[in-house]
Amino acid sequence: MVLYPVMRKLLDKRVVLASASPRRQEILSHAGLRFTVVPSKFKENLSKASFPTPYAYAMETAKQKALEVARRMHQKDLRAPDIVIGADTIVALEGLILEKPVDKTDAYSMLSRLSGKEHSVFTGVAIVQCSSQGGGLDLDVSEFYEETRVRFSQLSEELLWEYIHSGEPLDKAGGYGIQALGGMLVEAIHGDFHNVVGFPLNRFCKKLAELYHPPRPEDRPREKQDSIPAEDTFDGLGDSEGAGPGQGGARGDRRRPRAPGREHAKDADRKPSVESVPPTAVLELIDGYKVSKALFTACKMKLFDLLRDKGPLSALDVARKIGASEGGTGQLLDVCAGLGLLDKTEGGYSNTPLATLYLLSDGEYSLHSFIMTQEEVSWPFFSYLDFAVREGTVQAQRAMGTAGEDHYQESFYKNREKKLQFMRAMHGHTKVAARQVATAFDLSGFTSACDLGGCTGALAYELARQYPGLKVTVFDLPEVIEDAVCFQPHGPEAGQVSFVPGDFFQDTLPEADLYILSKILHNWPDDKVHQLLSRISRSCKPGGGLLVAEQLLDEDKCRPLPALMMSLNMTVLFQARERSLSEYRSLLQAHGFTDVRAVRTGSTSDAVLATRA
Ligand SMILES: Cc1cn([C@H]2C[C@H](O)[C@@H](COP(=O)(O)OP(=O)(O)OP(=O)(O)O)O2)c(=O)[nH]c1=O
Repeated sequence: MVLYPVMRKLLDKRVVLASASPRRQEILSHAGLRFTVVPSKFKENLSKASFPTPYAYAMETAKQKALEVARRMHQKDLRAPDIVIGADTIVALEGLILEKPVDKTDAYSMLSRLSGKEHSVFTGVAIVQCSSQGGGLDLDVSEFYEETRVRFSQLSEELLWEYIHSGEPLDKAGGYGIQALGGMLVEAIHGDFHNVVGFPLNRFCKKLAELYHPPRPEDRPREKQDSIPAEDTFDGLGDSEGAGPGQGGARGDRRRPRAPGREHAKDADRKPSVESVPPTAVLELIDGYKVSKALFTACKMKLFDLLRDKGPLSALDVARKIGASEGGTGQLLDVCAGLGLLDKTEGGYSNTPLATLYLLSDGEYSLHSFIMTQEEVSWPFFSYLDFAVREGTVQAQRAMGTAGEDHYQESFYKNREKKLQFMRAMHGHTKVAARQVATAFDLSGFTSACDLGGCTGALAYELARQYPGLKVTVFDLPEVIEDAVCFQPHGPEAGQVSFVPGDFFQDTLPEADLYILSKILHNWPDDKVHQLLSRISRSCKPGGGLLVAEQLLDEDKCRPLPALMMSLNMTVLFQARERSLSEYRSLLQAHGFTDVRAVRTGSTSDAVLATRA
């Protein structure tokens, strides 16, 4: 009701929607807005790395879409519309920006990343008010964004491919459409539904109210056309209608695209302010260690096991059962609920599916022991990150009170319980990605494989499940092999897997068509990596394969965030690191492997396959 007068104010204005999205057209026409559609020709290729946040990128793209249309229409008619609306929708997950998939493989990679997780959908919107005076064009840009949190169910491969083959993902950010078949993938949504579909109607109406009933309209600065755009944001727009440099537009202005906020287009030279660059992202970073510690503590106290067995429970019940304070326990449980790990109802706290799948100490895909190793090992090492950075050395002495190359193994193999905890940690971390790694390539041409440092056989069993004709040897240290039996599954795949004790730096490697290095290369400094690859290269017959399972860094080494963090972890613990595909390519080529290919799984391991020349 309140908003209708605002819409009515636009009835006598020439409104243009700079978007080809049928969803945006539908949302706005249902809201009673009258407008013309002029799809933008702006190429959506701004450098994502140059933006501090995903929504900053979406807002800038929205703005450039709208500005391109405003300028093009002004050039063509010498009369720009009164208002041009641009929008851009992106999906953001763990620091990664997902736009429309380029093909079905890309859609698969996006959807499998989103599976079982919560992500954000951001739509950036730009409202450009135009006025043409004496042949010139004044542009006044207002921008905003809206965030909606969407949680996906765990998606089976079958459902995923069936959905991809429906054709729906291809023209949609993140590869899904919540308004149609994609709605079936969504477990929960927090925020404006329309925002996910491409246009945050509610915020848009509020913004219009703000613009058309402004407290001090005379305060709004206006800008002349020649201050934007930055030339490199208009690359390739040189068609006859284009408003590129030298066409009365930017006049050779070579500024980089600006890191945006909710600024006026004129503000290119203005210093960032808390309004244009809000501190949210920094505040979230500050809290990162508290979030990790809350998770570690809940796991250490086995709260998720307790709630599985006895839940739902009140804070008081939990506190009594674990012998802790009621106040502290209540706070921790509430934080876990806030993090999406627990559901809180009148009946008490209970596990969410996320906690059930990954945080129970004995679940099939349990990350509980992995989390405990983060608490017990990575946490103390990261406390000395500044020393590690300054000195460029492993801080084992400070963090663990032990020096020497083998500090990690020493700490885990010193007693059986610690060793089993470490093996469970590796097992869980490998298992959550095992199927994606095993199926990343068609490995059915191989008849024998050897997983070097294959620990509990988590990947070996999955390979055996996927390829019934494959025999897999797990080669690992004798102290690991002696307890690997604890992890043997009950299915027929157990018969395809055997265990051989040995040290891959010293002993003869078992013969195999395919060698596997899963989470091994990131453990060792470069000289050891070369030593190991050279030994494998000598054992591998021509035409044989090498499958490397590690988290791949992007070529600019700034993403994805989990790979980046794992890389830092490896540096701090071992003076080792994660690598990009081109780094793996040169490493493997240097040891006689060719045809190096990669598949990003979006999970704890990506897959790289190479062939021995
Ligand atoms: C996540 C999601 C996105 N989408 C759509 C909205 C947008 O149309 C599209 C994201 O791509 P955009 O680049 O934002 O928009 P577009 O290319 O469709 O149109 P234009 O650039 O001309 O404005 O994804 C859905 O329809 N449903 C969804 O659930």
